[in-house]
Amino acid sequence: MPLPVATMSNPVDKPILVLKFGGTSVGKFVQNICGQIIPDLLNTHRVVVVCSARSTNVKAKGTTTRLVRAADTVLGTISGSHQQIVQDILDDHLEAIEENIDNAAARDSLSKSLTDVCRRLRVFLEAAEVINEVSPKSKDIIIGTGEKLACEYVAAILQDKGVNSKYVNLEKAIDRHFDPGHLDQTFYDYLAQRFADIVNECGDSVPVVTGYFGPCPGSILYSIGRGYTDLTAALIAVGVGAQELQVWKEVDGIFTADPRKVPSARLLKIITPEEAAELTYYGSEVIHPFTMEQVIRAAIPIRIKNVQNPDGAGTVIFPDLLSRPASIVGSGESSPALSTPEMLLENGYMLDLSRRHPTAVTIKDEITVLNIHSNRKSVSHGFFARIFSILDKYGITVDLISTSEVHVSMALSDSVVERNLGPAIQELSSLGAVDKLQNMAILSLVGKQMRNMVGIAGSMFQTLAKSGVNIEMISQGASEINISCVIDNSKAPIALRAIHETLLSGAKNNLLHDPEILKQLKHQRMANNLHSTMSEVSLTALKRG
Ligand SMILES: Nc1ncnc2c1ncn2[C@@H]1O[C@H](COP(=O)(O)OP(=O)(O)O)[C@@H](O)[C@H]1O
Ligand SMILES: N[C@@H](CC(=O)OP(=O)(O)O)C(=O)O
Repeated sequence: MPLPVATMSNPVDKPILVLKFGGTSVGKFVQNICGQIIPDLLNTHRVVVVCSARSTNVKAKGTTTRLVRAADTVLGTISGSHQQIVQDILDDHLEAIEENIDNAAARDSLSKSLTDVCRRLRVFLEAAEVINEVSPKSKDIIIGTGEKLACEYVAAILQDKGVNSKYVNLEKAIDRHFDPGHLDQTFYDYLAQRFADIVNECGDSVPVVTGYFGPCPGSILYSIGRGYTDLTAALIAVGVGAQELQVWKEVDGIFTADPRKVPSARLLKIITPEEAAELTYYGSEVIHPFTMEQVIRAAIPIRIKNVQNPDGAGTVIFPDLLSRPASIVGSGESSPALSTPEMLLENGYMLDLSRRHPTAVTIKDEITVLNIHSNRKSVSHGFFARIFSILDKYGITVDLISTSEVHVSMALSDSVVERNLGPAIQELSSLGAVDKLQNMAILSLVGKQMRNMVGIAGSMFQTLAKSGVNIEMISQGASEINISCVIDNSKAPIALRAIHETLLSGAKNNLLHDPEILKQLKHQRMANNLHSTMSEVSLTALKRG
């Protein structure tokens, strides 16, 4: 049987959309992606597809997580066989190929190719075992296999459905040396240009690009972290000057709370990049926080969409140009009229993008709290300096901190490896008494210019008190868009629902019904009209003159 013939190609003269598909979407909804979403968009746009490694259930059980485990078994830090893990990953992909590709020759060729990718990974893992070493670079290479398998698979399914497509592997994209200690904007600008050059070579085929972009200086896993595919897609969007970056997921967009935990959560039509980043940092992993800065610099909107509901408008993370210095706004061609004054007001934003009510609430589980009570053998500034140098030594990052002169409370996330925490606590004990509380959660209320919402902290803590939720630690101030507190993990669901019910109910968020604000809008419009009329008058006068 001959290989499938493509009848649909990527138009070269249409506006560009960069489409990023998350691991669970590729794992569960590849038919929607390749049979409906991409072919439909090709009627109106040139598309670039970026995929993450497959997850057939949840991300925590997906290919990348399994590859991280394979790397850990090499050093014996966890039990298990890396050879078995790779075999399981391959079996999953082979099964998916059988299910999703009609053409027998295409199935056969792809199965052989993916088997070979896994064979090479096995050899790599065996070699790492012999030398008993998995460097950060080796770990990058191991996890990168997930995106290679997923993208070759998606490109083949598209081709099977008659879409001219090309698998693009970015693992060797970086061809210059960068100092790992200084991954600044120059590095990201370079990547955007490199990725665009590679993608542009695809001509009228749809590029299916690996979200993994090779061993990046300082390691992709440690410098950028899980979820790096969003950043790759963002950089491609910047490099090719996309009209929009669409991040396709299993949810309709960003909600006022995780819709799996709070069924009454509302879909947000628009959200500022800062709020979206804050939600991600504090448990609502909708989009990688580094993504925002890159696309927003180029004035490209990000739209979160649902693979199961392609007609839904999703959530737009709009280029918050009003509050940014003009110097960082680039040349990307943004979608028209994303943030009209009416749209801002309707969604709870004032015209200067401040808010009167919070935007969303989020929970970060599996938190450990360390309380350190100084033994007063050093003055306060020395005390803090010693704490942070010990944390740095053991690679421990702090999610939240609250201090007095002789007391520090810190919330640490589950990314802190248990084996590092023990020795770190031992060293911290030389500074004073240390106690450790486990099974805690961080609850964060997020909203632009939250600091200015009078009484909001009071309402938040009163609501928690009424629901019988004890507060272990409070933090506000450092970030103007977040009030956070630490509570017991077991109380997280009650707390989340109570806060949502009290502080995020829909009606009061729509400022279009507020007569005072409408009056302000009218005045502003009149002033703008006057201003543009005056400009026209002076322009005409200038032309005449
Ligand atoms: N505020 C929120 N809005 C939307 N989704 C949220 C929010 N907080 C947490 N989530 C969760 O984030 C997940 C993101 O979507 P998913 O498609 O599973 O991710 P991925 O693209 O990484 O595979 C969803 O499972 C959803 O339950
Ligand atoms: N596969 C990687 C990168 C990624 O972006 O994942 P996702 O798009 O599924 O969040 C990870 O699991 O971290």
